[in-house]
Amino acid sequence: MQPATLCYLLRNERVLLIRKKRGLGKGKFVGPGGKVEDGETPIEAAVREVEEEICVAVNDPSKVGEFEFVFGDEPKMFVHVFRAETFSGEPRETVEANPRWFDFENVPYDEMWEDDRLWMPHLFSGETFSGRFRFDAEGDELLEHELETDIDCRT
Ligand SMILES: Nc1nc2c([nH]c(=O)n2[C@H]2C[C@H](O)[C@@H](COP(=O)(O)OP(=O)(O)OP(=O)(O)O)O2)c(=O)[nH]1
Repeated sequence: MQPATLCYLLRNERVLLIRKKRGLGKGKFVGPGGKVEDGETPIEAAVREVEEEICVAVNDPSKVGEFEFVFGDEPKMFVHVFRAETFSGEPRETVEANPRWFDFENVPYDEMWEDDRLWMPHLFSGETFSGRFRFDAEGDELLEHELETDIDCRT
């Protein structure tokens, strides 16, 4: 399965999301992230993607979750999820992403992947989690899900 990352920047009860301008999930609000490249660890990939997508340098992201996404019968992505409270630089728009802060209570779930509303509250409350999400073949509709919290996230 393709390894990938998501990295959520959190500050003052707000989360930084990007409007994704290209790639899988184009047009949706997601966390900064992307595929893990050959020779990279997931944490290195998470830091690189935040820098590339919104020009922010993240210090010490901590891993908080893991997701398996299946589209139809095809395992699609294995995603390592990180959170970061310390980072430097103002988020900037790039060719890949348009960044925006949201209060935890005002996250635009209607413009996000369907699974996000199931697990983001656990991210906000500081829990760890692991999920398996099966979408239809096009990735439009969530058909099945399993979600566990309080998992061991040591890498
Ligand atoms: N929040 C959220 N993110 C998801 C879901 N499914 C899914 O693949 N993602 C994320 C994981 C990855 O960060 C990204 C998919 O990677 P991608 O192939 O689009 O990455 P990218 O456009 O940055 O491409 P690249 O630069 O790595 O080549 O989407 C989901 O259901 N919810």
